[in-house]
Amino acid sequence: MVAFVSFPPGQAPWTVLLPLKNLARAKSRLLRPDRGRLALAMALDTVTAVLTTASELVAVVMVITNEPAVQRALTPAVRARLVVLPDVPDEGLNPALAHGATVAGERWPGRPLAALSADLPALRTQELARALAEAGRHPRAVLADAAGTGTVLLTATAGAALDPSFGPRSREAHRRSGAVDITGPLGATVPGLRHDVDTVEDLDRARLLGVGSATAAALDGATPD
Ligand SMILES: Nc1nc2c(ncn2[C@@H]2O[C@H](COP(=O)(O)OP(=O)(O)OP(=O)(O)O)[C@@H](O)[C@H]2O)c(=O)[nH]1
Ligand SMILES: C=C(OP(=O)(O)O)C(=O)O
Repeated sequence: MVAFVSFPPGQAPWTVLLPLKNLARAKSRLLRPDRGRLALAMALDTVTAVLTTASELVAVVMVITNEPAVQRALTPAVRARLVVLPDVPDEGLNPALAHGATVAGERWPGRPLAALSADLPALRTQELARALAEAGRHPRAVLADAAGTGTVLLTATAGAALDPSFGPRSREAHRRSGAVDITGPLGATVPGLRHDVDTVEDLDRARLLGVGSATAAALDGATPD
């Protein structure tokens, strides 16, 4: 079920695309035995932060995944407020996002699109709001991860194609394909948004920033390393 909200004319609330890999394959660089459980917990915290973002900014949240545990992990209240789209291509992150962008464009034409990593356990609602406000000023925009080479947020407005090129050095790839780099103006003000978690070191840094309740619970329940 999708929650439809009406917005004043002239406002352009976002469709947020959140890709999530199958948990058995997810977070291969996170060298912990519980990495699948953590990947799901981090995705739940990312979803919670996105759903808490003011409804004048985010209209639709679409999780693109083939992972069956996602449906089970979402409470009915949360499930009612987002769309889970099967990752039909099942060919990797960029095809999953391109598929999500196509479906979102058909279902909700004219809405700006934001592709966000689902491994942002320290994401704060206000950070996403700030980033979307800045991104909305450009046809396409990219926000770099904390390392400075990757991408945590890629956006497309005004009918522009999302054209995702995630992967190694994706910040540069997105800039080369015309996305405006909004990392400069925002940079230091959105640390949780920029801290995607791939490794145990990333996880430690996210914990210092403060992770959401699902990730905190998963870590609390974990056997010490
Ligand atoms: N739907 C979907 N999402 C993906 C796919 N590959 C990666 N993602 C998601 O894209 C986001 C960024 O992915 P990566 O940082 O590369 O994470 P990962 O693939 O889980 O981790 P590694 O195995 O370490 O590369 C995360 O939210 C992933 O769950 C895919 O093939 N399909
Ligand atoms: C997929 C990306 O990141 P990661 O380093 O998290 O795999 C990316 O930054 O494009």
